[in-house]
Amino acid sequence: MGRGLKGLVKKGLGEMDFTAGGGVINWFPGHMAAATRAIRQRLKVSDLVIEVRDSRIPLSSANADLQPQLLSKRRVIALNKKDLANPNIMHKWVSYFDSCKQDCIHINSHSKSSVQKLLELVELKLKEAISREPTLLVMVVGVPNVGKSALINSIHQIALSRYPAPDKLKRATVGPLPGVTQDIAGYKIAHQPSIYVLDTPGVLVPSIPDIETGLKLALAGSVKDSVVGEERIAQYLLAVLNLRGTPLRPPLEALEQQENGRDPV
Ligand SMILES: Nc1nc2c(ncn2[C@@H]2O[C@H](COP(=O)(O)OP(=O)(O)OP(=O)(O)O)[C@@H](O)[C@H]2O)c(=O)[nH]1
Repeated sequence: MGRGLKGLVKKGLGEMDFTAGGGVINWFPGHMAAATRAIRQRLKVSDLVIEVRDSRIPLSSANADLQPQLLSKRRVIALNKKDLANPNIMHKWVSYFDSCKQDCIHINSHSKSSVQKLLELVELKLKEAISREPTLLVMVVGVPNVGKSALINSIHQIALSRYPAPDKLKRATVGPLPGVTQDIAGYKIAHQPSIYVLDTPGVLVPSIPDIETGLKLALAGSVKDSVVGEERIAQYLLAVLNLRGTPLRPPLEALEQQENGRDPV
């Protein structure tokens, strides 16, 4: 985000007295604490993590609390919803993650070919482990609404097309795993060795670090609008659109063309 927008947001939102504690949003639905604990346990036994983030907000859609643990794992960051992201900016994020020595790939979870490319990267990263281990676990993690279920569904479709019936794998249960009491549901995407992809619920951090991150997460649908406030979201969105010069209505010329019975060009 440009400096201008940062200033605008600060000016506009700084006066809003967002929280007494300096802008930190303290918000955490109870079920997420339990889910986060379960994810931490499962991360210990996973061989690779696909961390799904939103292509439009690749930093704000990271779960900061899980980052230390994720950093110590084989990880691929899947920047999802690339069809909604600005194509002129996407390559900059790839360069950014490259400079952090972090594998990342932009995907559209609804596109099988896009998800296929992600799986190729996953299998490449697992290459060394593949020769040693009989079973490998790949976990999909991410904040709410980034598209984990959509991704898992596409993975399932790809898995089904890889296996001839009746070896097609339905939703499989893997476990119990050490230290994990619940079974883990997942899909098998390969055998010899068996590779299972495991789904997890979307979890966020107990405290969203600042108002702007909260606003971005709300706009991306990862937190409820009411957490940050509808009015603030509208103001922020308008500030972003104004600053970028995004037209809120079609240019006059296009309207005139439509009136004359022609498609706007
Ligand atoms: N345009 C677009 N929409 C997507 C994509 N992936 C997911 N979606 C949509 O985003 C919304 C949320 O997707 P889900 O797969 O339910 O997200 P989730 O991460 O599983 O959400 P939680 O279960 O809340 O953690 C749905 O409306 C999906 O159709 C994508 O690549 N592009």
